[in-house]
Amino acid sequence: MGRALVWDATCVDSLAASHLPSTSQKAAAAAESAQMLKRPKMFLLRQAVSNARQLAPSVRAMSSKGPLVDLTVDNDGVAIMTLQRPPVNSLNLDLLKEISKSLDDVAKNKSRGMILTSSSPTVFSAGLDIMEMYKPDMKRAEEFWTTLQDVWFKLYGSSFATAAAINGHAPAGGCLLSMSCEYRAMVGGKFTIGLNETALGIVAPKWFMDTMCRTISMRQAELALTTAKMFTVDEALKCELIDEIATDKADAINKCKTFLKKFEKIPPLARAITKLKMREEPIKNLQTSRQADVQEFLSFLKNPKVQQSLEMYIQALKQKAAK
Ligand SMILES: CCCCC/C=C\C/C=C\CC/C=C/CC(=O)SCCNC(=O)CCNC(=O)[C@H](O)C(C)(C)COP(=O)(O)OP(=O)(O)OC[C@H]1O[C@@H](n2cnc3c(N)ncnc32)[C@H](O)[C@@H]1OP(=O)(O)O
Repeated sequence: MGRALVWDATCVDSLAASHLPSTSQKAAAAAESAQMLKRPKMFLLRQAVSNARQLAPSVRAMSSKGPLVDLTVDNDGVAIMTLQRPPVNSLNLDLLKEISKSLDDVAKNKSRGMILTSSSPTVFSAGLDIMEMYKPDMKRAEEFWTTLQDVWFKLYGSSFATAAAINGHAPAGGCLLSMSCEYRAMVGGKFTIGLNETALGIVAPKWFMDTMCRTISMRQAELALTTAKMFTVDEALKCELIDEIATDKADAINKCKTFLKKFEKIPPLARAITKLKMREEPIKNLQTSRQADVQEFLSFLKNPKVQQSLEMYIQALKQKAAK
């Protein structure tokens, strides 16, 4: 209906003087070099489109409210992802699947950035749901771990900007989620944050450790990981596990928004590529060892000593909750 089918075509004169040396070495070399020359133009075009999208009216319909994750976009075009699996947002397979899907939605909708938070007034996330690891069905455990890996790839390696408004405790997997974001504002008070796996008789996977080593100093990370250190909010600020202390959840979200605003004048593609290059190494490491990591997790679950540790930990949690 009068629409151009081809909008940008280049006919290369492969016998032109400038192309003769390469064409005589390799068939179609002229076309290849013309294509290379076109790339910067396409890059700039894509960037212009992306910039235009970023400035488009900010209230967009996004994925419907899921029961375990609430995803909304505010008037500034910032996506707010709220974990809402009471009582403690422990990360079971269903919650991980919803987080994974929501991260896809944020990526598709080209939001200005995303803030991760929790609907609980006292817990950001209690980390992995221990019941997924205690006497598990192995098929489900495999899906569980693969989905957790997916969530980390999508969050740690997101091209959109991310921040965590940590409005409560963030042990283990909860700490991992927040460290996978680019910025952390945590509500002050009696909350704690850290990778406490060794206290449960388990070992944080290498990619959890890598994420921590790229957030706080290697020295602090080694001490924290081996001693199962749960940082108070003040301690977390001191060693830069968090970036700011907030007075309440609204303040934490505002602080995250202020951080995201810093990118308003930065071309999104340059920002995204820089972030991904900075994070490339741990991402590549897990990509190459992904299957081995799943197998390690599964064999770890089959270890009777690990199951015994988990059982004791669950008992202790239940006793504490009953008091
Ligand atoms: C040896 C060989 C090694 C080879 C290594 C190879 C591979 C590595 C493989 C695996 C690594 C696995 C990594 C795991 C990372 C994790 O995330 S493990 C989870 C760690 N999480 C925790 O330790 C947090 C435990 N919870 C708490 O500390 C507190 O609940 C809280 C978060 C501080 C909140 O306290 P609050 O007082 O508000 O709540 P309650 O404690 O009363 O809890 C309410 C309710 O919720 C249950 N619950 C709490 N946490 C979890 C959880 N993580 N999973 C499941 N259920 C949880 C709690 O039991 C209560 O239940 P109820 O009694 O039924 O009400």
